[in-house]
Amino acid sequence: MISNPTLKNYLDLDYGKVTDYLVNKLRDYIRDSGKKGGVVGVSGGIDSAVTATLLSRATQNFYFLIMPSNSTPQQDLEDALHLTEMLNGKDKRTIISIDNIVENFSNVVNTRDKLIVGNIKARTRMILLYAFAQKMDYLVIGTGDKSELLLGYFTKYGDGGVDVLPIGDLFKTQVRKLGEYLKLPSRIVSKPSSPALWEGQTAEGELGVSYEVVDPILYLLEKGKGDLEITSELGVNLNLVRRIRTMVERSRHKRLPPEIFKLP
Ligand SMILES: Nc1ncnc2c1ncn2[C@@H]1O[C@H](COP(=O)(O)OP(=O)(O)OC[C@H]2O[C@@H]([n+]3cccc(C(=O)O)c3)[C@H](O)[C@@H]2O)[C@@H](O)[C@H]1O
Ligand SMILES: Nc1ncnc2c1ncn2[C@@H]1O[C@H](COP(=O)(O)OP(=O)(O)OP(=O)(O)O)[C@@H](O)[C@H]1O
Ligand SMILES: [Mg+2]
Repeated sequence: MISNPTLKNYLDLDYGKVTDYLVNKLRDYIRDSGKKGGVVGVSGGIDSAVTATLLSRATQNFYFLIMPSNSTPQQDLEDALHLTEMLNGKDKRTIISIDNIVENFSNVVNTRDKLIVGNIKARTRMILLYAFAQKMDYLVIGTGDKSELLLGYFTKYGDGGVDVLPIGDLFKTQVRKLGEYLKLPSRIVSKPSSPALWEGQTAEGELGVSYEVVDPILYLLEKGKGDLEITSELGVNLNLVRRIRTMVERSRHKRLPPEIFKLP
């Protein structure tokens, strides 16, 4: 938890204003792109629930893909179905089991490695989103939040392969608050984040730290503060701050287009 009261302010956004801003910005972005609407993958998790809600407010031309795999909890599938119905998207959604496609890829690669297969799942979803988007003349609307983007906690060209990131400047803890403000089902708002790329995976388990702790560290790192300063301001372990800084630095390549080797 954030012990320093001066830091609490960064979380205390006016979520009404944030909603209006993001909805208008998304509407403008789609219009300026010359595309007709947007498609988003809905997992049953908070990021896609918030993004889908914003999209449905920005335009009537929205489409949802629900793409369960063998590691998708049944509850997530039910939550995704419920959410898309809540957003009047019953006729604007397709449910695709990705297991056959993933199985084919994995067989060709001859691997059962859970990380490799997990990343194949994320990239399979990206391919399907782009195919549907192109068929409909829509954009692919990304769901990445600021915490995941800074930590590199996403699959490069998988869930990271999108056209625009409407909630990409909101930390995970803020996305949850926005979800609460938007009155999303409490089961989605309170659900622990998980990529669900393999059974039992949770984001905080894999990262080894909670978003309640990581977000303020990321916030101060972005403000240019040093490791010792962050440690004393937040009362957290120095090694943790160093580890988070390293994660941010090492994942820089995921946030940038591939480097082009300019000829001298
Ligand atoms: N310096 C560098 N310059 C350019 N490219 C570099 C590079 N270092 C690695 N790479 C490339 O990046 C690849 C590694 O990145 P990547 O393929 O993404 O794989 P990686 O980062 O190893 O795995 C993805 C991570 O994101 C998590 N994830 C995935 C999907 C969704 C979510 C979620 O929150 O829902 C989370 C997943 O659980 C896992 O921990 C390397 O194999 C290499 O090709
Ligand atoms: N079963 C699925 N069906 C459709 N899209 C999915 C599915 N699983 C993942 N995705 C897409 O990949 C994105 C990244 O997954 P991620 O787990 O980070 O987001 P989330 O589930 O929306 O929220 P959280 O990070 O809190 O779990 C999702 O937001 C969604 O767009
Ligand atoms: Mg998830």
